[in-house]
Amino acid sequence: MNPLILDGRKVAQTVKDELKGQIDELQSKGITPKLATVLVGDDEASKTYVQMKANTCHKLCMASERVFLPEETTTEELLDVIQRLNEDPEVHGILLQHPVPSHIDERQAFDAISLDKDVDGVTSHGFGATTFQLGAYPCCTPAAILQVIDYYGLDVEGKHAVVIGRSPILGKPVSMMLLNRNATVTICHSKTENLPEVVKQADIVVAAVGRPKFVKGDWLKEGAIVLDAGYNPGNIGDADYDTCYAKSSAITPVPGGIGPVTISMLLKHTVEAAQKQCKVS
Ligand SMILES: Nc1nc2c(c(=O)[nH]1)N[C@@H](CN(C=O)c1ccc(C(=O)N[C@@H](CCC(=O)O)C(=O)O)cc1)CN2
Repeated sequence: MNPLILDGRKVAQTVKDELKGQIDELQSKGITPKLATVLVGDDEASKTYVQMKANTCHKLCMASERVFLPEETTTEELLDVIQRLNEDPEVHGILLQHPVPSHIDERQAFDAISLDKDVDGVTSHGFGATTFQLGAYPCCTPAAILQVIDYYGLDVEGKHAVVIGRSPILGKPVSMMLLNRNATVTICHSKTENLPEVVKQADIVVAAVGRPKFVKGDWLKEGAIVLDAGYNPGNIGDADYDTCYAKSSAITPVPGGIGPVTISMLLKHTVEAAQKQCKVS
């Protein structure tokens, strides 16, 4: 039987439709939820992603501020920009686009974002609070994966989820979030031995490795669910779609899967941040 195609554009639209009423309510009180994005350097894909975020804000009548900093920006200069945004009462959410140039201390920069404006869930504090379910905003791609799971009513409890990748904004947080949903979670990475054999045991595979078409269909157990969080150049996912399609019971495409939901979750968190900061429930 053909797998269920998990349509991220449809899920994203549902999230955005739900936001409209909340944005209208804020605006009736003179508040426009505002997201600030910070991009350091000239990476073309990153430019596209911050543009997509600004466009989506615009479509939802939210405000956005885009800060572009040159490649040679120092960590200290970036920290000053983040501090300015932390102190700006009109900015409700801050997103520092990953990756930053290698001479910048990305962890220090992420951690400079104040927790109440960390709508991208990238601070160490946010990660800890997400892990312990203390109400922080989770990272947006992991939140998108959970949103797709919930939209389609996929069963997670007691299932074996194999997460391939351990990055701070994807593999690690999604593993904690699946664990919090009572999945049995295995985290795989570049040093994992016999990766195809580990993946073979998975009911749910999260491909978050950053390598195009890395996960092959013959690694999968028949009927596994494939959630592809890859965003490689050319809009190619981390799963080899055609071979995984043939083995899975449900699969996210790239494009049109987790990516669009990621942006809608960012805006959802920004609206929630505006509600909290302005004390509007
Ligand atoms: N600070 C962050 N940096 C990065 C994140 C993040 O969540 N926070 N994620 C990725 C890139 N990313 C958002 O920043 C992102 C990538 C891809 C998509 C997306 O919707 N892709 C589309 C295809 C692209 C297109 O339509 O042109 C899709 O999959 O359908 C959204 C967000 C790295 N950095």
